[in-house]
Order: sequence, then structure tokens, then C-alpha cells
Amino acid sequence: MTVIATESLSKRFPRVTALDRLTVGIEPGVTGLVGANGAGKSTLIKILLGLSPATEGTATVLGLDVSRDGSAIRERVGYMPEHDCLPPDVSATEFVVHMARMSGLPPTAARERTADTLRHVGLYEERYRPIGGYSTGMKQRVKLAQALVHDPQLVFLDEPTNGLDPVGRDDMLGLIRRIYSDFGISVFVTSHLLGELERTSDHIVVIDGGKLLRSSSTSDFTGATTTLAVEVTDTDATPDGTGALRKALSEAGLSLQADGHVLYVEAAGDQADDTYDTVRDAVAELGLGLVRMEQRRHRIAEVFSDHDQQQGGSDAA
Ligand SMILES: Nc1ncnc2c1ncn2[C@@H]1O[C@H](COP(=O)(O)OP(=O)(O)OP(=O)(O)O)[C@@H](O)[C@H]1O
Repeated sequence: MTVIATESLSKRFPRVTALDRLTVGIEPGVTGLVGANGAGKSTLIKILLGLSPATEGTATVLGLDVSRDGSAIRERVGYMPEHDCLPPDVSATEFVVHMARMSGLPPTAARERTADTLRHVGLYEERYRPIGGYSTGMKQRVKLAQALVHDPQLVFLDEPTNGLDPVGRDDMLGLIRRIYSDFGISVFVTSHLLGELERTSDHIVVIDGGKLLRSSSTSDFTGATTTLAVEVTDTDATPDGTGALRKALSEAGLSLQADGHVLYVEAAGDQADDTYDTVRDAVAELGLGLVRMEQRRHRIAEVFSDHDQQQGGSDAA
């Protein structure tokens, strides 16, 4: 089943086109929407929630039409907004129970679901303290809890790692991953940071200036290359282990490049197994320690820079 589908979706403000004929289909799972500030991410979420009308085109969420069925969509979907929107004087429990009641849960179910959800996001101990005294990370967790409390089929998370330190970011990304793996709730999460979506999402949609740049599975983005990354330790006998290995592999006829302590060795086609053996034997012969030998993977940032270069090339032509 397609969770989200848009067809030539556009949103024009008087001075700016926030979405420009966006056509995309999203399946169940964790999907990352990546784009720079102003790319149109929040605008898309607001249209998908039925909160803001599109200028042109159509969109469905869980098979429901955004232009007609906004309230039915919002019953089935959770939303974690980007900006701080929490009342400072109430506790996490009071706030999340209130949001659960607003979503139509009866009082007892609202209390039970609130306790479960706050436990899931790691706020159980602090749940009776006023939100005003919470750290940014705790506030983000309250926003996540209120998006999950009514047991939606899908959640929209708008920049959930905003303002978090590296540890808080990792924790939040782990929580997001578990929303789908533990509860089967599909996730549509936005970020301007490529690396975090690469780790968290099954599928990635990239937009820029409201236009679709690419939509594909994360493994397609980061697909393994035919290059082998090799890193070795130095020894007393061979103080420049990388240099010695580089020389030995060149002499063995392999094509390679060095980047700091990492050697990138071409291992394409039928010769790939032989290349692995040659590297292994050379490392053993030099008496070096092998830190890693693995297929190098693309990083999403490289896919972007390739794309930029292609764009630049065609513009110039
Ligand atoms: N209500 C509005 N009126 C006029 N322009 C708007 C409005 N909302 C958004 N825009 C413009 O539409 C473009 C896309 O904004 P949007 O908030 O969707 O981007 P975003 O990708 O979510 O970025 P950010 O992460 O900075 O929020 C921006 O140029 C923004 O200034």
C-alpha cells in the first residue's frame, strides 16, 4: 500500500514557489525527506495534513484525499512540528493526556497510552515536572510523544533532531527507527542533515527549491562501489605501513589511490576475489595489522555532489 502519493503538487506563495510539480510515492517504512532550509519540507507536510491547500495537483495520505479528508487524515496521522510549541506551565503527562483526549481517546485510555508513550520516549521519570524546566532534548521527546499517543498509522516528524547535541541526536534517531520496527507505524521524517537520514531511513526523497531531485531506497543512494577501502597499522619494522602497502600493491599491478591512512583499491569484475587475496597477502608479508578491508560505500553527500556536477555540466552546455 502506498502511504503517501502526490501528483504534480505545487504550492505558490505570492513571492515564492514552495513546491513545484512534485510527484512522489511513498511506501510503508521510514522515509527521510531531505532538503536545505526553504526547500519546501514543512510546506509539503502541512499540505499532506490537510492544513494548507495546494495551488495545483493532488495528494493522498493513507489513501485519503488531502483536499477533502483533512480531519480523517489527522485522526490517523501523528505530527511533530518543527518549532517549540509546548506550554511551559503544565507537565508532560498533562499535556500528552490533553493531546490524546483531543484525538478522541476516552479518559482512561488517554492516561494509559500517555504513560506508555512517555516511557517509550524515555521521559517516564520526569513526567510530572513542568515542561518549562525541560532541556531541548526532553522537549523534543514530549513533541514526539504527543505525535504517537493516539496510535497513528503514520507520523510526520519535522526536523526532530533540531537543536540537539550529538548524543541527543543519536538517541532521537534510535527512537525514530523503533517507531517503525517496534510498532509498525510508518515515519516521514525531515532533515537538512544528510547523514542522519542515511542511518535512519529505508527510503530517501530529496527536494530542492520545491522540486523533486531524487526518490529512491537508501541502499540505492549509498550502494556499494567496486572500490575496496584498506587501512593498516604501522609497526616498528615498517613505520609507514600505508606507504609500504601502497608500494607493494602497485608493484602487484593493482590500481589504487591513497587518502590519508586509507588506501582505495579498485576491485572490479572477475578479478575482485584475486584483489582481496593480493591485499591480504601483501599485508601479511609486510607484517602489518589490518584495521579494515571493506567495500567502500557511497555516502549521500557524494551522490549530491555528483548530481550537482551533472547539473552544472548540463547548465553550462
Ligand atoms: N505562509 C507562507 N507565506 C509565504 N511564503 C512562505 C510561507 N510558508 C513558507 N513560505 C516559503 O516557502 C518556501 C519553503 O518553505 P518551507 O518552510 O516549506 O521550507 P523547509 O524546507 O521546511 O525549510 P525550513 O527547514 O527552513 O523550515 C520558503 O521560501 C518559505 O519562505
